[in-house]
Amino acid sequence: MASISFRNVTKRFGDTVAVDNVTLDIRDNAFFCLFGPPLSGKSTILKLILGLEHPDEGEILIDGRPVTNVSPAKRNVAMVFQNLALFPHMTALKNIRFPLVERRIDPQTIAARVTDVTDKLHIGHILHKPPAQLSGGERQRVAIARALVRDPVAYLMDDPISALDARLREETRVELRRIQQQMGKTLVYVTHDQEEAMSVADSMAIFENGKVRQTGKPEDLYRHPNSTYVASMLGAPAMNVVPMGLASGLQVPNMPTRAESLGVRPENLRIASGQGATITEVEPLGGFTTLTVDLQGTPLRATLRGQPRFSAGESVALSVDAGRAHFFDPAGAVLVAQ
Ligand SMILES: Nc1ncnc2c1ncn2[C@@H]1O[C@H](COP(=O)(O)OP(=O)(O)OP(=O)(O)O)[C@@H](O)[C@H]1O
Repeated sequence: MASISFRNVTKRFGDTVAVDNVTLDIRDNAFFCLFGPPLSGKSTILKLILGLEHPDEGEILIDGRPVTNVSPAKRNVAMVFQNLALFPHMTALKNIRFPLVERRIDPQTIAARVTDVTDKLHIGHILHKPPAQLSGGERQRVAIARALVRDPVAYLMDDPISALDARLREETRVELRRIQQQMGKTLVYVTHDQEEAMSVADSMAIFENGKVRQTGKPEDLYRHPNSTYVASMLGAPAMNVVPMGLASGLQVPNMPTRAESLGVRPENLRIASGQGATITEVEPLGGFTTLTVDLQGTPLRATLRGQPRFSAGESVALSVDAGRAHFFDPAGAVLVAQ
């Protein structure tokens, strides 16, 4: 069990500031997602926790104790790397047993732990195969099993299921969530997939260029983004952000005078018969429908439940659900959410 904290941590590689003055608190037993675009510093954060990299400035604490001078082995954190790093000449079973054999754990304990973990991951039937004979999803599970079989203070996973197809990713993330809860361990999980982060995380940090832009529970970040950047990172389709010059077409009361732009989630954009905007596209997606609406040359997205009877070319009036407009200043920082 472990909480993990970063205190003003900076890590540079030459001229690149990979991690820029990051302060983070990951509580014990959390499923914590690091989320952001490529090269925003997420993997470097994991390597700093693991002890493979060292901060240039600041301090990292595990369970409240600084780990600057603690070797990776003594930190006792288990990692699943993006490239899985399975040993090709060993069977799945030997790969999974490896961290325990290396630590000279007694064979009975090894057998019990391997059975426990392989049952949880439903891979008991493939243990005799080497990695080359496994599917991508199976290899992924073997790599995850090899991390879970240890008894570390925390697990770190670097985009562990990005190589899987959409359905398998969805299944695996649900399982990971379940297993993390069963194990009762802190899991720090890197992803660049907002849906994955939103669905599994207790708490998350959103990164941009090595900086943490906002941390919190996914639903809080979704409802109360502190900036257009965070707003745009969560939700699909993304939040509509329109310049205030167009806001009068959305019938929003009490607009702050300092606002530069107004943000509306697609599910909070109301569409009714009337004038002011034109529907340009209708995408029926089964349970809901996505509409694209042209507001004076600016395309806005709206999601509606079911299959509403709107068609392309139709004139409509737009409005925003009461209390669901966001206002941003010229720098993109939130002013107030209504
Ligand atoms: N060992 C290294 N040497 C030099 N530069 C590095 C090294 N590791 C990371 N970087 C740089 O630090 C920055 C952050 O990289 P990092 O891998 O942490 O980002 P990331 O958000 O995990 O990206 P991805 O989602 O693509 O894995 C990048 O600009 C990267 O090129």
